[in-house]
Amino acid sequence: MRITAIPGDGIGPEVMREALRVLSFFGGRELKVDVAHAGRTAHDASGHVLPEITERLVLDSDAVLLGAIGDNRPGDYEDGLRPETALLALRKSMGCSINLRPILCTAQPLGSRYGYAAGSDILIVRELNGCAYYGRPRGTRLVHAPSAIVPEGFDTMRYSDAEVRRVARFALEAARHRRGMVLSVDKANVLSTSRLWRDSVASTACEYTDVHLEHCYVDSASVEIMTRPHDYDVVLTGNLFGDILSDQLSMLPGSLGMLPSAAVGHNGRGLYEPVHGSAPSIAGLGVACPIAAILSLAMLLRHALGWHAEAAIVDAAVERVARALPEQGVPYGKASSASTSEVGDAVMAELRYMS
Ligand SMILES: NC(=O)C1=CN([C@@H]2O[C@H](COP(=O)(O)OP(=O)(O)OC[C@H]3O[C@@H](n4cnc5c(N)ncnc54)[C@H](O)[C@@H]3O)[C@@H](O)[C@H]2O)C=CC1
Ligand SMILES: CC(C)CC(=O)C(=O)O
Ligand SMILES: [Mg+2]
Repeated sequence: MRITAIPGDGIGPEVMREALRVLSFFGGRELKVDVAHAGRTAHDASGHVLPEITERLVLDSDAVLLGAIGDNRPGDYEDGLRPETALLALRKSMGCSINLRPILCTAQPLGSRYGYAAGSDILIVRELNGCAYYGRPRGTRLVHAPSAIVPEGFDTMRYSDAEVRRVARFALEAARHRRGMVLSVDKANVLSTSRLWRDSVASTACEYTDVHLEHCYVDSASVEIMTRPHDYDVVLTGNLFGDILSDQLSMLPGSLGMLPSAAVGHNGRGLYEPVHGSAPSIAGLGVACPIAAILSLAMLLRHALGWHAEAAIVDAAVERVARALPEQGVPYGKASSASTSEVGDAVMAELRYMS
């Protein structure tokens, strides 16, 4: 089995270090880990946000573990391609069209404001290879306004029936193994893409009479799920809405720094990464929460390697650590006032204790 680890930018390498420590706990097995670069870090070293060597390693591996990619400093990027385009390209080239973002609230969510969410368990199933993030044409251009020539930006939001059916089927299957409910989130009152989305989801669901399907507009869903998280099971949505909703719902367990994700492709290969980004303002301070990265590793162990027992141990170790974290004065994104390596040390100690 081969894993490619891409630490990336900002806090990416900091949280990756802790995830790889956890992986090394299960060392001594047939596992080869290559480290590769992408994003701003890769651009500064090689002139490309996605060097060819990284692409080759990724396509040769069974799974990819990624820290975060992105940078807010101005950069002289080739063809104007920002670091984030490396991540979009990786997701596309790996065929990772389905993004699983579990929002699992333990009995004691961090942050007392959202204590009511305790015990809720939502799985966001987000389409990942389409929508406005990939649609063409896109760009900026000069247009004639009444009294001047002015710049405008434009993107294309696009979904095909087949793309929607593929992710809908995945969500409906997932619901069968959970509590049997799917909420499909769109903006069908305004967008043509969403009207097609709703029709395609509804017609796919005809084959799943045992699953209860509801539809909701994204603006309303963002409030409904936050206020009644226990009423929801699988949340099915497109690329753009899923991106926004998952950051918002990270407040239910208490921190963006705790949310893992898995992007799965048709050939079983997957990209495992925290939901959060490179958090430039805290990069280098050693305060980033590594829990999302460690839980993403657990998803990799389970889904890519089939190491179910090991994944369960990592999940349990993290849960025990999260319960014990001090939560006073914790800012948005962070899980506690503990440092990155202190959280990593605590997870390693739990792993040793439980094994
Ligand atoms: N998958 C990826 O690689 C993603 C990359 N990005 C990129 O990351 C860069 C920063 O984007 P932002 O919008 O600021 O989102 P962000 O997720 O990096 O940060 C949002 C807020 O959460 C905090 N935060 C995030 N992760 C944290 C952690 N593990 N521990 C403690 N605090 C944490 C940050 O300090 C910030 O206050 C951008 O270049 C963006 O494009 C954004 C989201 C996903
Ligand atoms: C950085 C973007 C490419 C995507 C993003 O924010 C996400 O997938 O959560
Ligand atoms: Mg995002």
